[in-house]
Amino acid sequence: NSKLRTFGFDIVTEDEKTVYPLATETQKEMEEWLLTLGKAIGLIEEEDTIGKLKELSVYGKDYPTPDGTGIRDYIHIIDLAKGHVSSLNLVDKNCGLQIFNLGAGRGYSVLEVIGGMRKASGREVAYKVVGRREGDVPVSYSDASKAEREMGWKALKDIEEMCSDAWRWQVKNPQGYINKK
Ligand SMILES: O=c1ccn([C@@H]2O[C@H](COP(=O)(O)OP(=O)(O)O[C@H]3O[C@H](CO)[C@@H](O)[C@H](O)[C@H]3O)[C@@H](O)[C@H]2O)c(=O)[nH]1
Repeated sequence: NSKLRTFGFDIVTEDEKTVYPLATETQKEMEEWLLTLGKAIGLIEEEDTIGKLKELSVYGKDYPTPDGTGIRDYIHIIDLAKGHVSSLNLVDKNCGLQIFNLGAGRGYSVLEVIGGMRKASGREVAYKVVGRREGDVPVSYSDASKAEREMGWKALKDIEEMCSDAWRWQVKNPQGYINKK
């Protein structure tokens, strides 16, 4: 899709056997991807992220949502991993091509996530409301009922646990994924 691939390129493995297409809709998104990718493969040094940012930018508080900020379907990484295991069990039963949404099935606003992180860290989370980010939709959450019906999978962990586990991981790994001595 040429529209989707406005900003895109292919990542080819060393043996040139596998090609991963990487595409985004905006240049900003592409820059974020490249930064993440660069850090993951060790090309770019991961910075100590705790305490570096003066404040978080909240992208818009004038959306048609209860507190005016964007709503997204956040999911705990453990729930997501279990969802993948459930899907592999289904593959073992020769289920053919199946598509499942793996999500909490509900949304949390940006301010709810900030509140969750404040509670988890015991610190104030400084933020400033700025303009809307181009391309953002007000609300996005999944209908994961098919996964529950057909794989018996359901996201169990709430925002409190997502934030406390994310915070603990961040404190233990201030350099991100790269394990420096
Ligand atoms: O510094 C920030 C970062 C994000 N947000 C808001 O937080 C929410 C979540 O943002 P983000 O984590 O960027 O997720 P999405 O907007 O849901 O987009 C991600 O998830 C989509 C669905 O998987 C993908 O299409 C996108 O590429 C990917 O960036 C949105 O309301 C943003 O406006 C802020 O207010 N400040």
